[in-house]
Parts: sequence; structure tokens; C-alpha cells
Amino acid sequence: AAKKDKVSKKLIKELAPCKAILEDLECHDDAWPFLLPVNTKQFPTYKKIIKCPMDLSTIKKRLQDMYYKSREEFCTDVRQIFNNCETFNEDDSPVGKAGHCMRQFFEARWNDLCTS
Ligand SMILES: Cc1ncccc1N[C@@H]1CCC[C@@H]1S(C)(=O)=O
Repeated sequence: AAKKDKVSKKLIKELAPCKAILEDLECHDDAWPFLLPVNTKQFPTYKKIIKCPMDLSTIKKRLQDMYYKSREEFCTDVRQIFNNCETFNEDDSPVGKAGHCMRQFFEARWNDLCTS
């Protein structure tokens, strides 16, 4: 039991900062395209082009459900949002620009963590 407790304590320590970063992403001015799963009724080709859809509400649920086993798994899901955005949207489109901005914001916050 002691070993398990140590692991879970470590995990809470690891994932608490992820929750803080997620909240900052959700309230960012440029988060509007990424708050919910892409509407495949509005964008019927999305499912065909994007194999691993991801969005901020899904990551929030995964954090709450203790789905992530490490900080890295959280980071991979966040980067998936921005990679999908680059695949589907033109760089100079409103959604494309928002994606580049949000990725920069995230990576800076992520670096703060890793060096802290
Ligand atoms: C992130 C994304 N990537 C490709 C196409 C569309 C979108 N977002 C749309 C634009 C605003 C919200 C909708 S949404 C998330 O409701 O579909």
C-alpha cells in the first residue's frame, strides 16, 4: 500500500500543474476554436482527415477522470489539438492563426513547468 500511495502522491504532484495550464488555455482569448470537439455536422470532412480529434473539454474530462498516468500524456493530448488544427486549417485563417498562438502560449507554459 505504501508504494501505491507514493505513486499516487507523485501523480497528483505531476498533474496539478497540468490542471492550472488547462485552465489558462481555456480562458485564453484565442481558445474559442478549441473549447469543444470539432462539429462534424458543420465540418463533414473532418472525421476523414483527422484521425485523433482532441479538444480542451476532452482533456479537462480526462484530467478529472485520472486518465493521465503522467504529465507527458497530458502534453501529448494538448499538442494533438494544435497539430490537428495545422492539418485542417490554413495558417492565415482565423482558426489557423488561433492555433499557432495557442501552441506558442502552451509551449511557453510547459517549459516553465519543466524548468521549475
Ligand atoms: C478547431 C477547428 N478545427 C477545424 C475546423 C473547425 C474548428 N473549430 C470550429 C471553429 C470555432 C468552433 C468550431 S467547433 C469546435 O465548434 O467545430
